[in-house]
Amino acid sequence: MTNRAGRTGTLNEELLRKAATLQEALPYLRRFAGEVFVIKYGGHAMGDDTLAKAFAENIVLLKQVGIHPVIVHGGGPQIGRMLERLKIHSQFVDGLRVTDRETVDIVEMVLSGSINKQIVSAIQLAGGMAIGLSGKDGALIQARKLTRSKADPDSNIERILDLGFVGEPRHINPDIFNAIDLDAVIPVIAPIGVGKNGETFNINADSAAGAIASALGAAKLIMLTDVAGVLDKDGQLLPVLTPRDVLVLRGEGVITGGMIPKIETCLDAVRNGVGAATILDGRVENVILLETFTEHGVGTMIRRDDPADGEGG
Ligand SMILES: Nc1ncnc2c1ncn2[C@@H]1O[C@H](COP(=O)(O)OP(=O)(O)O)[C@@H](O)[C@H]1O
Ligand SMILES: CC(=O)N[C@@H](CCC(=O)OP(=O)(O)O)C(=O)O
Repeated sequence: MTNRAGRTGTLNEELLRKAATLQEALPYLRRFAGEVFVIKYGGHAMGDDTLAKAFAENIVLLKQVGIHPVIVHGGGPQIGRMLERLKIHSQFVDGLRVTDRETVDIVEMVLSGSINKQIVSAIQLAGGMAIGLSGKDGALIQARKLTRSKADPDSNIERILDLGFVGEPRHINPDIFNAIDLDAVIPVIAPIGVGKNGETFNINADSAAGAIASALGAAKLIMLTDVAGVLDKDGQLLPVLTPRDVLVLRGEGVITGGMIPKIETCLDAVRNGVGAATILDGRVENVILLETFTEHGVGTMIRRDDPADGEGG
């Protein structure tokens, strides 16, 4: 007998596995229909054209099964390359780019200009309807200047570090989401904030995604990056982390650089009522589908201290 897949014999193992996968997905399809997922698409996860296409197709699939994906994107490496071409040097403090006036213009151009529109185009090509926004549009991401303090290693005195035009979300204005039809549209948001006097702020994309997830009461905050998740000192994946675990890992110097704002954001999000926050490897094709529709998920899930109340899906 030849089945419709053109194979002879009884249904082969591959087809049976596919059926089992679809069956496994069913409870999640029911559970997440109508829910908002905020997906942070990091600059390192953007990779090549094949990955970008798979990302867009995953997002459109989520939409087609009734989930409302909201994309917040980064673009750190792309900003870095543009600054290099322009011979502008930038340095980082705790994973945040110190941003002077000249740099903030480049950041805005790269994020709201080229990267935002590339993602919009990829989603359109995959059959979705995407609208590109910056945090300035509809005053979506209202921001204030972010300051950091660091203890001087010699004197142990706390010193305030000026990061320039680096902002933190002060308020997410949901008006724009009410003005667009979220049932039809997939918003793609660049992490640019607007200050009280109309100033432009460079916001870490993780923080922007977390604030938007909290404001929308998202069921999931998914962070796509370029590692399997949070790794321990031996490079092994840590599947679940609580605030206590994070404190220990930071103290041991295991969590550094760009992972710091990512983890802090995930912790804030689950404390603010987001169902689950996960850090995933965006270099793996279909990782969003694996995380959403399989029993064990992938990557690292961040949850609140009490094991009874932080668990997501
Ligand atoms: N404990 C850790 N586990 C995994 N990655 C870590 C850890 N500590 C620091 N990192 C670094 O964090 C990076 C991810 O942050 P970042 O470069 O800002 O990514 P993105 O551009 O996706 O936001 C990893 O590539 C890795 O170099
Ligand atoms: C303040 C700050 O650091 N802003 C980031 C914004 C982009 C970003 O966060 O991109 P990734 O998610 O790809 O790292 C920057 O200038 O690189």
